[in-house]
Amino acid sequence: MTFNRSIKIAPSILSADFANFGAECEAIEAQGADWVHVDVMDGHFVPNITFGPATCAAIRPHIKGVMDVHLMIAPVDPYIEAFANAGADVITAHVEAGPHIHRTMQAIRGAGAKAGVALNPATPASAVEYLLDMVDLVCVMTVNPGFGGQKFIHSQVEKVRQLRAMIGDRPIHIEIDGGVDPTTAPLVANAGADVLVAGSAVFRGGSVLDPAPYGANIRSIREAATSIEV
Ligand SMILES: O=C(CO)[C@@H](O)[C@H](O)COP(=O)(O)O
Ligand SMILES: [Fe+2]
Repeated sequence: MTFNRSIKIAPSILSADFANFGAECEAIEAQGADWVHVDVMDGHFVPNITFGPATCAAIRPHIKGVMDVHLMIAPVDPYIEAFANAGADVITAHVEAGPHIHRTMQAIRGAGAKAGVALNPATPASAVEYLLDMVDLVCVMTVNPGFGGQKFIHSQVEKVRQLRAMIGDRPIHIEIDGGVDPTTAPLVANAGADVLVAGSAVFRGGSVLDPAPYGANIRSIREAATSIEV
């Protein structure tokens, strides 16, 4: 995985057909997805449960590009190696998930994956100030984590702007997660984000049997993010 600051669309399979993950991953990549975003939830750090490393390993052969694993679990450190072994390219852990996020980032890179750090909406940008020499991605949650289909929290746009200024020229992606659609994508792209996660706004209207709407949805988010000055 090389660093490239152009806009990347990362559909979240939280909005896919859970009985058909392999085919769904293939369909979204064929329809123009840049990364595949995989939401892991434990029913403890967030009030919802999804799946673990075994499911990630099972879908890995169905993803040609980047598998972007978002861990909404606490504790996180005991599971990093398992997700790296499952084939995650990027592993993102939450600042709020434990007291030793610096060690967590070291462990992710040590396991051979790119290190991502996520911030809940109430967590300030300054929480990652002393991590910038050891992360590859900062994920700004624009909803409270746990569920797809929630409303974008507009106060987070300013946080994205602050992070972009803090990051400067470092090769660090700013990822936006939650409520991304063609109306919110330009706000965060103009503030400095380059990876846009979208679940409901990508999967809406399509299926593995009729995947064309996935492509149209991805294109409208990308076009909105790249062509509109706000
Ligand atoms: O991590 C999460 C939710 O906790 C996300 O990745 C969601 O899956 C995004 O879904 P939409 O808001 O785009 O529907
Ligand atoms: Fe996510």
